[in-house]
Amino acid sequence: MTGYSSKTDVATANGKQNGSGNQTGENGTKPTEFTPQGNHASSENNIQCSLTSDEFRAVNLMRQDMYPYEVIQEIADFIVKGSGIRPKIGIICGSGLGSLADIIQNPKVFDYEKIPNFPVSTVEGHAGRLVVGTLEGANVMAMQGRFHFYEGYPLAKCSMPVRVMKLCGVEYLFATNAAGGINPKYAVGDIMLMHDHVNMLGFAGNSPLQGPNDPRFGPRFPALVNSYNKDLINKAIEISKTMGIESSVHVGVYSCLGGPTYETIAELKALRMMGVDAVGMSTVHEVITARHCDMKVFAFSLITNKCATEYSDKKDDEASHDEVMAVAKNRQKTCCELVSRLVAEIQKTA
Ligand SMILES: O=P(O)(O)O[C@H]1O[C@H](CO)[C@@H](O)[C@H]1O
Ligand SMILES: Nc1nc2[nH]cnc2c(=O)[nH]1
Repeated sequence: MTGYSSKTDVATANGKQNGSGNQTGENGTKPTEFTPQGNHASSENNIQCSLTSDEFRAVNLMRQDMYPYEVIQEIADFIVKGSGIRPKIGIICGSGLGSLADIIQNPKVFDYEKIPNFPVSTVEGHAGRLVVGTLEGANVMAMQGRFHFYEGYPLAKCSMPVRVMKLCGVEYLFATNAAGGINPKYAVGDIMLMHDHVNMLGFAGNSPLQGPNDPRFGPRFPALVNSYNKDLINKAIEISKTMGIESSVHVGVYSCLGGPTYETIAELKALRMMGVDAVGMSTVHEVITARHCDMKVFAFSLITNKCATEYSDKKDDEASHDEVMAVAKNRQKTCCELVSRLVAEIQKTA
């Protein structure tokens, strides 16, 4: 996809929206006609506007942030009918943690492209498949690939699949992610059980719940204290002891930034001062959406890199997605075991 669609976008891209240059039109921009097929070029402004009508529709679809209840219900029906399963537990696989879905038995796999009204995954390490089946005797569905704000999706769209899970029958959300460790006690490969979050995108006025509220999902003003289920955290701690990994398992606070850039040292210092232990670019909006519709939430971060909070010339301080993926691959067995055992615990008490 190339180019952009509106005259406002054109002006912004040329840095001329404030009246410099030869402009006309009500907002000080030179109206530029959109031609759906082929390239439109204005030599005067050196504008290239090359969206085909299919691309134009694709951009609009990507930006779509309203999913009426009935549309979510249709997607849920498609999955429940197609799999013959009503899942109780929903799992979101973090970057490089797609193998959490590979341990599902009798899997029925849906490529995101084949699910009506579903977005597509665009990030390496997020395969873009929904896997429905059983794990430790429990009916589960897992997203092998989540949607991030930086991909261009509005937050409501990023977390729309959580509502799909809800209408499929899911009661428990397991959200996993790869994250940078800010707490100096955390080492690469450690696991942080999330017990709270700092919603930086929320601080900036963005929320997956923005817009009209549908009370069939939940209340207009949901409370978020106790969002992370204490019982599940305690169970996970007990499980980590039986696995012999308790020294590398922590309980901490996660923060989601918009990405796709990793943080500056000054930002990391600020986050640490705010009590943040690990930072990523996901999960928080999914948790908000899940709590809004009263799902029980368990979430953990795999610490894939250590975040520097002091200036240095060390190249090691620079995070990279390759490193994130490599660490996730190394630790996927441990993460799978933790998830399986926690599912087994839930199933025991069902
Ligand atoms: O949060 P998940 O999807 O695990 O992925 C994390 O890793 C990617 C950056 O390496 C970002 O997408 C960040 O959010
Ligand atoms: N924002 C952010 N996301 C990550 N995902 C994995 N590591 C990181 C990190 O250091 N920062």
